Amino acid sequence: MTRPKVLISDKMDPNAARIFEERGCEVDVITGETPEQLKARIADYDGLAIRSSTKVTADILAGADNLKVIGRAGIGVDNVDIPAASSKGVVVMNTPFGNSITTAEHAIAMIFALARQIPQANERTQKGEWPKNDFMGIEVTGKTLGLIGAGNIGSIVAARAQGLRMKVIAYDPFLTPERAIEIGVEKVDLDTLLARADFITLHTPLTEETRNILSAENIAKTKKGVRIVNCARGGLIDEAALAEALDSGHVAGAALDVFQTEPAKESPLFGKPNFICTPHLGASTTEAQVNVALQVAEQMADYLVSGGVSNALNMPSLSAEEAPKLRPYMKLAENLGSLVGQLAHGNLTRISVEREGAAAELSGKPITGAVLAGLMRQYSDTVNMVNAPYLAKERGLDVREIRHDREGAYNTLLRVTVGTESGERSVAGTLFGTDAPRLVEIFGVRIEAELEGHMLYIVNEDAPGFIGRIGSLLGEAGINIGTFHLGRRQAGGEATLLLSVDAPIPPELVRQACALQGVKTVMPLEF
Ligand SMILES: NC(=O)c1ccc[n+]([C@@H]2O[C@H](COP(=O)([O-])OP(=O)(O)OC[C@H]3O[C@@H](n4cnc5c(N)ncnc54)[C@H](O)[C@@H]3O)[C@@H](O)[C@H]2O)c1
Ligand SMILES: O=C(O)[C@H](O)COP(=O)(O)O
Repeated sequence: MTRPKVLISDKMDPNAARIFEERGCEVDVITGETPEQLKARIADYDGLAIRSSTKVTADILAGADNLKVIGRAGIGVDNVDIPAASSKGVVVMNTPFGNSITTAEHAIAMIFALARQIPQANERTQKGEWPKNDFMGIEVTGKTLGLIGAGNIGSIVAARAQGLRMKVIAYDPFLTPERAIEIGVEKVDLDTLLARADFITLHTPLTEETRNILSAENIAKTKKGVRIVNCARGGLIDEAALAEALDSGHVAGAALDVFQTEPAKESPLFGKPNFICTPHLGASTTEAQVNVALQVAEQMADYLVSGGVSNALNMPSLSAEEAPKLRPYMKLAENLGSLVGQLAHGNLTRISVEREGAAAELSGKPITGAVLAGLMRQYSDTVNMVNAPYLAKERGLDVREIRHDREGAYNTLLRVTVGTESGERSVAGTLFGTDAPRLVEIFGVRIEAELEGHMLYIVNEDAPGFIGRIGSLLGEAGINIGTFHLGRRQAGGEATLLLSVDAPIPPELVRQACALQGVKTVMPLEF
């Protein structure tokens, strides 16, 4: 078996490369390349491990023909074009907790640095000035800290600030009242936070809602003498407006770890006496870097080697224990999707995937993803279970997942039903033993077959002599029949025939089969 190849394209703790190798991956560490160099190289790799420096754009992904997973050793994935990765079928995963404590500590360090002007005092002291009378600080005890965003990092900042005897208030529309009580913060609206906070610290991702959340207008609503910290994302603060507010003295101090444009080589904030900054160092501690490197390598290797999915942003999680149980179902699901896609005439408007028996105990999303991948493989060579749900959505397909508790005739069953212009059509399949996928029903007719290779589906009038005629036709064309499956609803009605054959059926032979007496449908199938 060829070993999956992984590229580490940002500076990362060496534990990442070690774990990849131990888990059976080949690994190259090539950092500091231009986008053009990465684009030229990326086609060779199954996995790409990054931090925030590598920008994974749609242009780079266009050439990433073997790429299966992008792993972010850290939290923010705004440097990855996730929609482009999804439509390419690439899983994007991050390590959502590995650097949270470290980043929260950086925010607290910034609060103290602002309160006591440590960087400025340090610089002038080392110049030999001994400026003892120029740096009157403030205590943080008893001050109000306003958190904008009270997720993982925000809540750790809250806990540390409470230890410093600060009063913590939080604006976060997704913070439940119960969680606010649990982390000991007062949930407030944004205007209240702006009006009351002595220190404001930002801990949200950059989204359309949070971009410029500290705009000129909102900065004007803050308490005079407020101090502002941003260790989350550049773009949350209007930097020009902040510079003006620092000049006017409305904002007493600001500390930024992140900038609208990074690397920040120039900024309206640079050089202001009440402004301090660090070059995106929030996650830069030995501990955090070991954590995220180990975690990203474990997660990516899990996916590449055993199909386990954790912390993915564009597909549901799947444990490494569940992945082997799901594998035979994925094959069955993909085959059923492919069968129904090949057989259904007209535009599909909806599809449902039902799970019954043992299948009902498994995660539905990967199974549905595999059905959709099988269904859409006719339209796209690059479709897989990751991008299939996105492609289905783009096509306006209504997708439903149904889980039945009932006991059926089979220990385990998947049923796929599509809605077409001519009504609903359904196919079903099971597993023989624990891992052999079998079709058991096709459009209401019971028929047992393995879906594999070249096949021929025929519906004909159930009358004597037909099997001989189709056998002769294939024999005369030199096409050997592998397996032969028959089903019917009732004697003398319609019969369904499913043959596996050793060679593709040419269009001419399909025409000849259609012309045979009693034939209603002939469809060559490929699996
Ligand atoms: N400086 C660094 O090196 C560094 C390191 C780690 C993380 N980060 C960044 O810190 C940020 C926070 O990380 P996290 O792990 O706490 O994320 P998280 O997802 O756990 O928390 C984000 C919080 O923001 C809240 N939120 C979302 N939209 C909001 C809005 N419009 N207004 C107010 N709150 C809103 C969410 O409800 C959530 O509680 C991320 O952007 C991450 O990339 C930076
Ligand atoms: O989102 C994150 O995890 C931080 O921004 C850390 O980024 P870095 O890995 O480039 O230090």
